[in-house]
Amino acid sequence: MYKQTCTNLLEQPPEKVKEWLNGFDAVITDCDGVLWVYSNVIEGAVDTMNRFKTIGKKIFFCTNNSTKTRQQLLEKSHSMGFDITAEGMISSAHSTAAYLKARNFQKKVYVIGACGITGELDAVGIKHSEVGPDVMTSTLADYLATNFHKDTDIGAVVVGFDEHFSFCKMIKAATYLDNPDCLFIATNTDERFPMPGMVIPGSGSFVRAVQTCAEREPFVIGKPNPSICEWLINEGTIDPTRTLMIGDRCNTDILLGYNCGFQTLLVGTGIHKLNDVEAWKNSDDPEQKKLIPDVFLPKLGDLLPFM
Ligand SMILES: C[C@H](OP(=O)(O)O)C(=O)O
Ligand SMILES: [Mg+2]
Repeated sequence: MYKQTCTNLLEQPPEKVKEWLNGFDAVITDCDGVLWVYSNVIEGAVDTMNRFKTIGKKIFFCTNNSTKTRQQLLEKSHSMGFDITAEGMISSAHSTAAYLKARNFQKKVYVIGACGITGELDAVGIKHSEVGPDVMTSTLADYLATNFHKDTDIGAVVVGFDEHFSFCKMIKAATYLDNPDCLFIATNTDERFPMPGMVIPGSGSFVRAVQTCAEREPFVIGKPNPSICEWLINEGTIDPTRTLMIGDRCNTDILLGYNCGFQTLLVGTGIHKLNDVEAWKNSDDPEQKKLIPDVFLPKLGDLLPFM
């Protein structure tokens, strides 16, 4: 049976919240929209995550953000005061490089993305195209004649967040993907970034654009694909039934929790809100029921008084 309820923890008596806090031994938290929004840490997030660690819970950060390497994400986290180790940091760029390494990928990657992806590919010795602007400066015919020399060593196209996304990059990606042997990998498909007051397109906007003209589906590395953190279960590091997944986006974070059998907490500091949950509760679509979190809080720091 699919979930039909979502409990707002702030409406529960303190003893119920404390009982809930004792119901898990590991916490996997999303980053953008839960811990921070861009470079702005969210109030109470540092103290809450560090308190989880102090009271003996295993903590992991799991971000779909592919713009940074795992080391850069660690530096960002430490600069904000989070007590997180390299082993606890899971990212879509690092997981993408690990996926290709595990397949013994020997060719070159055409990258639509940022230095997070190319940095992680460098770390495992996988060749790649350079990132940055690639724009049409004259006619299409001129561009194709002077700027697109098909690289026969390309064996994969990886698409992540790319602030320099362009028509030219779509041409190159789709042309490489016209070869069915060329891998099509997406770091993640988040539709937009959590940014109050404006819409910042996320990786998903670029992946769907390439997918459309390539007429192919990508393999998605990031949440909600369970493989980004299933290794924690397979290694016996976490018990899924006693693991809490915290997120701000239900079609990635909460759905990952559903896919892995985790408990789930939605916080209201990012993409999805309680009114979205109400709509899914009223829907007849079983797929939307998977997006309903177990519990909700306006922000992660609301847990502090109970810890
Ligand atoms: C927003 C998302 O990051 P996350 O919320 O997974 O940390 C992304 O960078 O597309
Ligand atoms: Mg998020």
